[in-house]
Amino acid sequence: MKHQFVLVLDFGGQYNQLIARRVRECNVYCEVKSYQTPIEEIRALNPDGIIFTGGPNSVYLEESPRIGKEIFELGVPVLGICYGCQLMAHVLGGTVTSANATSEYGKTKTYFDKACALFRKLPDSGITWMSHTDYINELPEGFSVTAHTDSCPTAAIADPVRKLYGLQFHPEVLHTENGLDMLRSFLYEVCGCTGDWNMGNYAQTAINEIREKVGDGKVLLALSGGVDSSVLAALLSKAVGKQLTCIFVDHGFMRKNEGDEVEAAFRDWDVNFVRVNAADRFFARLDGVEEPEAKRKIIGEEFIRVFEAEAKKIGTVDYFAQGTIYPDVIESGAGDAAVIKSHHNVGGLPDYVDFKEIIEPLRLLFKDETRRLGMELGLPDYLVWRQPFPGPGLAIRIIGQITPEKVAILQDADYIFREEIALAGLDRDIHQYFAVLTSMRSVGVMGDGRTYDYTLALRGVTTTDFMTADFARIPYDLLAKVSSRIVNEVKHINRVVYDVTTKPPATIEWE
Ligand SMILES: Nc1ncnc2c1ncn2[C@@H]1O[C@H](COP(=O)(O)OP(=O)(O)OP(=O)(O)O)[C@@H](O)[C@H]1O
Ligand SMILES: O=c1[nH]c(=O)c2[nH+]cn([C@@H]3O[C@H](COP(=O)(O)O)[C@@H](O)[C@H]3O)c2[nH]1
Ligand SMILES: NC(=O)CC[C@H](N)C(=O)O
Ligand SMILES: [Mg+2]
Repeated sequence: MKHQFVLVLDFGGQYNQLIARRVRECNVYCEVKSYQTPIEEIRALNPDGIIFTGGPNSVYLEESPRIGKEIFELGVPVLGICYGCQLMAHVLGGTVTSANATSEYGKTKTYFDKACALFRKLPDSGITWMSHTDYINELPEGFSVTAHTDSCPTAAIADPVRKLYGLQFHPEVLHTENGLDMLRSFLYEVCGCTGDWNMGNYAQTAINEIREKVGDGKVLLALSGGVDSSVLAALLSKAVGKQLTCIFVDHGFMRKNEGDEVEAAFRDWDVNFVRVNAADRFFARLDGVEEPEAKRKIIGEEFIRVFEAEAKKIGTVDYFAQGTIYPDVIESGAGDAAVIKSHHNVGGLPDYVDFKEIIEPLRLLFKDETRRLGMELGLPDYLVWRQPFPGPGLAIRIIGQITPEKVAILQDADYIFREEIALAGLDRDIHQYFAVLTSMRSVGVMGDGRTYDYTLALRGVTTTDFMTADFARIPYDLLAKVSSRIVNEVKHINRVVYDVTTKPPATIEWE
């Protein structure tokens, strides 16, 4: 079945996938494509609506991303956001200028014209999220102003006859009160969408696409037992059945008992499952390596080499699948975004990979969307709601050099922390929690004697999308119990600290 479809054209903004995700939240199928997509291709896609994203540039500068006038002549409604709004005004004959007096960053009180389709259901004014210096100081013909703030006279514009709308603020971020309502009004009232898309459709569409691509070829899935790859295992097994082989790599940096637990969980599934014990080769390659990005790249490459070796045992395997989701992609520096860290499955992949194609059907989803898909596919709760565990495992939770001894220390300490969180019934409220071996040593006193041993850091965060996070307010008494148990039960740890930084400016993992 063909769904209604909204196209997001990407002008380099930070929140582009967030726009797509909000549209999908409104039950309208949506994809993001570059602003350079040729107009013939856009016409062929036959979208019900088009959204232009924000972007770091200024439309009046020669080198800024542009778009031809024809897009406004397709008869398809267009919503421009921030740079997208300015661009629409500029292309259609208005003027955009820069003025420090009108620059706005952050939460801004905004007054709405309730005659405008986007604001009809809203109060007269509300908070919106602004991030701009440029503003529209002359409107193109046919447009009128539909919102303003105390410093910006053109916070929203519209030409309802041509169904062209522009917002200077960002409706897609949660700081904009009623932002989702504005998007919904654009989709439902302006574009005429009816909300014919949901996770069930997504699963079915993905299954059909996978079948079509793979034919009777073989697929190898990198399966960690984590949420993303387990959801993908369910999806792929529905799509291609026994043409799928799941490979779980135990690289020696799993949590305590985890290798056996994953094996036990998947042995009972009706899929081909292989566990590879590869600790020796991972330890050998990481010997003496301290720098986090170097570690990540080595692990990313070693993973692939193990998968290639396993593929040879099966015969010709054309397709390699992994549970990459959107935050993995964006942090590894997708498009024009900065590299924060090379996730082993994206930026950490080696240049040469011995498979015809890598397939990543979850690449556009956020974590909570992946979980919804998992529920849709009937995955058991304990798999859908597992806390995420990074592919490189404890290797990026031991700062600097990794040794088998350090791994054992961290496994024991992390186990105690997780056990106590679960006993306190907090395992669903804290979205990710773990221990980090800092490799820093300090002086302590135990049994009247001096110790000089490792400091362990505990980290617990709350988040929905793992792109931003707050530190979890774990009760002091619980921290006291965990700390006391760890120092008493785990040799070589004499100090425990709790990490109280948010993301940003920190990240969730320490490396
Ligand atoms: N030990 C492993 N063995 C095989 N594949 C792995 C392993 N660790 C990670 N991968 C692959 O790398 C991908 C990305 O890892 P990531 O940790 O982000 O996802 P996940 O483990 O599936 O889910 P979660 O985020 O819940 O841990 C996985 O989806 C999987 O395809
Ligand atoms: O599979 C993965 N491979 C990686 O290389 C990787 N690095 C971070 N993470 C996980 O991503 C989320 C965000 O983590 P950061 O705030 O540390 O970037 C958190 O959930 C992290 O655990 C990874 N997952
Ligand atoms: N966030 C944006 O899209 C900013 C657009 C433009 N660079 C401005 O400062 O107004
Ligand atoms: Mg994982």
